[in-house]
Amino acid sequence: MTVTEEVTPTSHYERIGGASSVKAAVELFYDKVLADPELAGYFVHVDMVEQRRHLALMLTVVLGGPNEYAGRGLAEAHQPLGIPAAHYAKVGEHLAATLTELGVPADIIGDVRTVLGQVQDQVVSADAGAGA
Ligand code: HEM
Repeated sequence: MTVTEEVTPTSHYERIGGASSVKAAVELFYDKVLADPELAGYFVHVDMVEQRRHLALMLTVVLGGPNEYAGRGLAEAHQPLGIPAAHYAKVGEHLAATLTELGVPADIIGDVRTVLGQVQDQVVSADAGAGA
């Protein structure tokens, strides 16, 4: 083992099994988000491939995996959608429930919640009101 390997913490993304585990989580997360009548509407005009891509990118980013996404920034992509804080929180709960169901360790889920808190201001619309 090299010094680098000793001091470089394994990312959550690697700990849960990398891309194949993220793919499995995406399937479950996708079902939950689209089955939620308050959230499904955001994705009506987004095609299936793009929806899954969105969820995979979102999961990878919050799990500290490689950020291979080279598109628009989070704020640019989400501010026009007018997402209120309440809807953001619901997506976060679906994500936490997905990871719990898949047996992801609690410390990882705790860190996912922390990241969700950190990027909230970029995704939630400043003018979406208190969020109903
Ligand atoms: C941490 C939270 C989130 C992350 C990291 C994230 C990430 C992303 C990324 C990378 C894209 C692609 C942007 C592009 O292709 O230009 C995207 C698009 C999108 N996101 Fe999110 N997202 C998050 C939360 C949400 C929430 C809470 C909703 C809805 C309630 C949402 C709905 C959408 C929709 C509808 C699009 C497509 C927008 C379009 O094509 O114009 N996202 N998101």
